[in-house]
Amino acid sequence: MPRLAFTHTFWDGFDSLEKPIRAGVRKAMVKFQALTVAELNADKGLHLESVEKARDPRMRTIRITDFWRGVVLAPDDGSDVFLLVNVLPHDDAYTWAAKRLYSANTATRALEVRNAVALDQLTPLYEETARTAPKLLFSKVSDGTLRELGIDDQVLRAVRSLADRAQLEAFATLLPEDQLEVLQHLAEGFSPEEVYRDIVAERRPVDAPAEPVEDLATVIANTSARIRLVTGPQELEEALAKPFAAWRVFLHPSQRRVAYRISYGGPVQVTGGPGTGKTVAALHRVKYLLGREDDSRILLTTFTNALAAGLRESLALLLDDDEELLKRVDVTTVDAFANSVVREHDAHTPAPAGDREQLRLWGTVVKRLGSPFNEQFLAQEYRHIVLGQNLTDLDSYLTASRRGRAKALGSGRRTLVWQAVELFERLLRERGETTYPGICIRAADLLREHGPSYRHVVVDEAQDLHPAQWRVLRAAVATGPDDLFLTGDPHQRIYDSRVTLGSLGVQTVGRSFRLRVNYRSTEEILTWSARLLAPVTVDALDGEGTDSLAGYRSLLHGRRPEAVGCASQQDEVSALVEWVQQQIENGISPDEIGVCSRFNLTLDKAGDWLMAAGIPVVRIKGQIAGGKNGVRLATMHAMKGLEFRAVAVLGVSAGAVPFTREVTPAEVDRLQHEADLLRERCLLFVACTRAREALRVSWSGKASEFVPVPTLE
Ligand SMILES: Nc1ncnc2c1ncn2[C@@H]1O[C@H](COP(=O)(O)OP(=O)(O)OP(=O)(O)O)[C@@H](O)[C@H]1O
Repeated sequence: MPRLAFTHTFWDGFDSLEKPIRAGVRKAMVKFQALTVAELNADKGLHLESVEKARDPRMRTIRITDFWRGVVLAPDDGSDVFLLVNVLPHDDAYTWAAKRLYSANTATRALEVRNAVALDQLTPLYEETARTAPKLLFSKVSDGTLRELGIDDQVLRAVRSLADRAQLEAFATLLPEDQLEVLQHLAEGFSPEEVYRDIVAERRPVDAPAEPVEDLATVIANTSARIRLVTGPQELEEALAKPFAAWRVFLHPSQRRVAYRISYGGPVQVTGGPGTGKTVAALHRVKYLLGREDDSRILLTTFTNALAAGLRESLALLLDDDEELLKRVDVTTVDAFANSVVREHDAHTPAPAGDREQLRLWGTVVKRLGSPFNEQFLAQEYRHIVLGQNLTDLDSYLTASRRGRAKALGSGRRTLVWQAVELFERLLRERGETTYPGICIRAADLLREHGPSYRHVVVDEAQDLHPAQWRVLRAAVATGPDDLFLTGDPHQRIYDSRVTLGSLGVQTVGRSFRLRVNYRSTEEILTWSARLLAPVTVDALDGEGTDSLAGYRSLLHGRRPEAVGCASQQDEVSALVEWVQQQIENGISPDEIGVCSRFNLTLDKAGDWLMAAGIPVVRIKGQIAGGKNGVRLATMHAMKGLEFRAVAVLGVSAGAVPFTREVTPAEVDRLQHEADLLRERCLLFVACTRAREALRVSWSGKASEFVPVPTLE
C-alpha cells in the first residue's frame, strides 16, 4: 500500500482553498490510502498523470475537481511514499510542476524544492551585474565551506552572483529551503560554524551515512521539519484539520539570533512591529533556556489571562508536551503572579478595586476635602506619579519628578494632592481593597525580602507594563546573565504606562534587538495600518528616546484593506453581515474571522445581526474561546496579541475612536490629552494589525480622525 505525505508548501495554501476543493483534496487523499500503486495509476477519477517537460521526472498531477489539480511527487525508485506538494487551478498546476525540481540536500539530507527554471533564467542576468558590483554578498565564504553547508552547483552559481541581501530576498522563493536558510543566516552575519551547528547539524540525521541516500522514502523521512507523513485515515483527518505550525521549526535568522544566543550579560529587549514573531522568539528563548540547564525555573508572563492561555498552548506545542520541561515554566500574567506572591506570604490579601470603582472613590475624596483637583486628575496623578515611583510619604512626593504631567504643582498644591492620596488610600483600606499596582508593590517588597523565585523571567507584550509591575519582575529574578528577556512593541501601547526601564533596574543598553519581517499580515494590510501611526512618534520600549517602524515589511501579498463609510449604524452592521458571509463563502471558517469594535454595545448589535443571519458567534472576554465554532467578537482591547485570517473593525467613527470620554480634555492636562489620543490611535493600529489576509474598517456618519485621508479608492 502506498503511503502519503504532505509538504508545508501544500499546507501554506490549503487553508485558503474553497470548501469544495478542500473536500476534493480529502477524497483524493483517501484513495491514496486505500489503493495499491497499480490501482492508483489506473484510477480514472484520480487521473494520475505525468507532467510534460517537467524538470523533475517524478512530477505528477491528480484531479481534485474539474478545474483544480493536485501536484504530487511520485517515487520512481521502488519506494512507496507519495508526496502531495501543492493544489492549484489546472493550468497553474502544470506550469508550477514543470518548473520545480526536488532534491536531497547533501548536508541536511532533507528534501528541498527549487524553481529550477527561474534560477536558470535569472542567474545569468545577475551574473552580468555582479561583474561590476563593488562587493558581492558571499565573497568571504569559500566554495568549499558553502558546499559543506549543503549548497549545490546550481545554487552556488546563483549565490556567486548576489551583491546584497535584497537580491538574496528576491531569490528567496526560488531557492531550496535548507540552502536558503543557510544563506540567510550567513548573510545575517552568523559564522559558517554557527550555521552548521544551528541549522545543518540540527536537521541532519545522527546516523546519516557518509554518502547521501537518494531514495525518496528515506529523504522524506529525513525532512520531518517540513513534511508530514500520514499513515491512516484518522491521522489524515488530524493532519488536514491542524495547520502546520511553521514557527516551531523555522525561525527567521533575526529571530534565531535573539532566541538562541548562548548567553546575555543582563536584560535583553526585542522589539518589532506587529506580527514580527516576538512571541515566537520569546517561546524559543524559553525552550533554549530549559534545554541549557537541568533545574532552572522560568517565569513567562504576558498581559492578559487570554494571552497567557495561548502562550501555554504554544509552549506545549513547541516542547512536544514534555511534562518535565513544562513543569519548570510558570506562564501567567504579572498581576496574577504578584497576587500569588502576596497570598503566599501575607495572612490578609486585599482585593484590587477596578478602575471605575477607584474613580468613584476619588470622587468621594474630592467632595470630602473640597479638593481643587477633579477625580480624573487625581486618579492619573496617583497612577503615574505616586504608584509609578512608589512614593510613600509627602516628603518624597514634594521632591518627585512629575515628567509627563503638564500642570506644574508647587509645594502647597502638592500637599493638597497628598492629602487626597492619604484619604483615598484610607478609604481603600477600610473597604479591604487595594489597587493592582498596590499588589505589585507589595509583591516586589516580599520578593526582595524572601529572595527571587526564578532563574529567568521572559516577558511578552512588555510595552504595557506599569512601573509597579516591572518592580515585581525585577525582584522575581536575581540580577545577572540571562535574567530578563523582554519582547514588546511600543506602537502597540494601549494602556498608557510610562516607564524608564533603566530607573527600575532593567538596563538593556547594548542588548536591544529588532525584528522587521512580519509573518502575519500582507504588505497591503501593513502599509494601510502603518499609515494610522504616520502622524505620531512613540516612546521606545525602555522609555529612552523614540521607536519607529522603519524597515518593517511583509513578504506576503493580498487584497487591499477596505475602508468603508456608511450612512447609519444599521447600514454598517448590515454590510458587515454581508462581508462575513462573503468571507465564509471564500472558505474562511467563522472562528478565523474577528470582528472588533471600541465598545461592547456595538459588538452586541453585530452579534445579534450575525446570529440572525445564521452565523455563529463567540464573544472573547478574558479567556480565548478555543474550540467553539463562531465568528470571534472582541473589543479592540481584547484583540491584543490575537490574529485572524479576516478582521472587520467596526464603528471607527468620530467620537468613538478616539473615545471622547476616555480622552482627558486638553485644559485638564495637555500632555495627558496627547497621551490619551496616542493610546487610542495605537488601539486602532492594534486592531487592524490582527488581520492576516483581509481587513475591513468601517464607520457610520463621520469617520474617525485617525482613518488616513484620502481613504482607499
Ligand atoms: N519563523 C516563523 N515562521 C513562520 N511563521 C512565523 C514565524 N514567526 C512568527 N510566525 C507567525 O507569525 C505570526 C505572528 O507571530 P507572533 O505572534 O510571534 O508575532 P508578534 O510580533 O508577537 O505579534 P504582535 O506584536 O502583533 O502580537 C504568528 O502566526 C506566528 O505563528
